[in-house]
Amino acid sequence: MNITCSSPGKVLLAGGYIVLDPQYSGLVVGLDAKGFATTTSLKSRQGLIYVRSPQFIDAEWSYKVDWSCSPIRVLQQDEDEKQSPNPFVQLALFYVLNYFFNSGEQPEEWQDLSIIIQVDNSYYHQPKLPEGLDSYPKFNFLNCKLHEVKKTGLGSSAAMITSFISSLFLSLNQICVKGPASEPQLTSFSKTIIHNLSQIAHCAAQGKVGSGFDVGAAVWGSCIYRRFDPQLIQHLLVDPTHQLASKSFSDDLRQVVSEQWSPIQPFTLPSQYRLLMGDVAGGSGTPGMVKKVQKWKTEAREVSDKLFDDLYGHVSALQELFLSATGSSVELRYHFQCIRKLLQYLTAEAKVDIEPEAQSKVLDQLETIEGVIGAGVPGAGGFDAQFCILQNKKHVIEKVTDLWNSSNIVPMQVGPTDVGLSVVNNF
Ligand SMILES: Nc1ncnc2c1ncn2[C@@H]1O[C@H](COP(=O)(O)OP(=O)(O)OP(=O)(O)O)[C@@H](O)[C@H]1O
Ligand SMILES: C[C@@](O)(CCOP(=O)(O)O)CC(=O)O
Repeated sequence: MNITCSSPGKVLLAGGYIVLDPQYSGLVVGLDAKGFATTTSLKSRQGLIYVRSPQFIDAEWSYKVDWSCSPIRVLQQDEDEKQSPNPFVQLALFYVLNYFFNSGEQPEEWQDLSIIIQVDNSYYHQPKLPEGLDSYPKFNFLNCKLHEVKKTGLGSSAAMITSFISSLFLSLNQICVKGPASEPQLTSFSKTIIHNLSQIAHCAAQGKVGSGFDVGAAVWGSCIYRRFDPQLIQHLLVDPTHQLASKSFSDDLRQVVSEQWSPIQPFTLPSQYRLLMGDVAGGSGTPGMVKKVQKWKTEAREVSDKLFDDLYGHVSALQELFLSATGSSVELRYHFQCIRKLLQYLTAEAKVDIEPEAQSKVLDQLETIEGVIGAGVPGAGGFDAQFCILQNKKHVIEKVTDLWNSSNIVPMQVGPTDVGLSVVNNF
């Protein structure tokens, strides 16, 4: 058996920071830069799982399943001590195995597994193109270790963990469900379970519960995303280095992940518009920025509540216009501009570089280009990227990319996709 799944990347066009509060939602666009995972069953039955990321040096991990513990344990095998731990992979295995199996003995249907992770080139800053090549090979080998790669902020861990969990989930489904092997398929129910397992594994691996919009995009693609209640999963977040002892863990896990946690509304970016992403390559520290904004929010409750409500007024107006696909470019422009002004105000009040001056300078010029609908810093903002929504016309696209090139901003080879988590046939 051999099953490949793919997940899109993400850009939070509007709703950064407020989307951390479930009373607000964010406007998320799924991107056609994808993460892929392929699970293959092996003939051996030693309770072993081998994971590889061939784009990187030393990116191989082996695990041994300890069925006797409750919850079941996934132990990294590390004879030559060359493998640095990968909590995102290890916890993905932990949660999916504890969803499918109860502790005790190795299931008679168990087959050892090999899982390969591959991620599109757009997620990583690529080295200089070798002479004679006009494009990189797919899943270009980066000749560095995983932790050394420079990322472009498209949500690689969310796309990786979601495609990984989905490929593993569908494979175990096939192994466990007796009878003739059926074509793996993602039903609405299985997507919900995979989404929830991916959110829990991602939060446990990150050691924090963000809004989860990146995993939301990895499953649903472009959507109006509303955060789930973090209290739902707190008791299920485990530390991979500490063995939890709980007889009811698997039952608790199955019960929590079998529910729809929050309303998610998929949408399609109207075809008359184009989304362009510019790589500023400055990087930004999202967790630190979030902490500073949340500190300001507690210290300036009245001002911040009004600011967040005003922001959400424009974000939800944009959501309605995109959902109904009826919005005029004048209305869209107005709301995008208001969101920028409010983010500039938040930048000044919270003293966090959400829209730094260097970014504002270019964004202001973008907004003067005939045909540009909206521009801004996505997600937490900072120095790593810009987005631009524009009319899907060649001369407008050229004007935007010319301005970015002249401002040392690299137009990214990435665009919106409506397709979320998928099974990839003939990969
Ligand atoms: N291709 C991969 N193969 C295996 N593990 C990966 C891969 N990409 C990410 N991970 C795991 O996820 C962890 C966090 O990854 P990363 O820092 O790229 O997340 P991120 O915040 O989603 O990045 P970005 O949004 O900038 O793409 C890594 O340290 C690694 O453990
Ligand atoms: C600031 C925040 O709202 C968005 C972060 O987006 P990004 O990681 O900068 O793409 C944090 C979150 O939603 O988890």
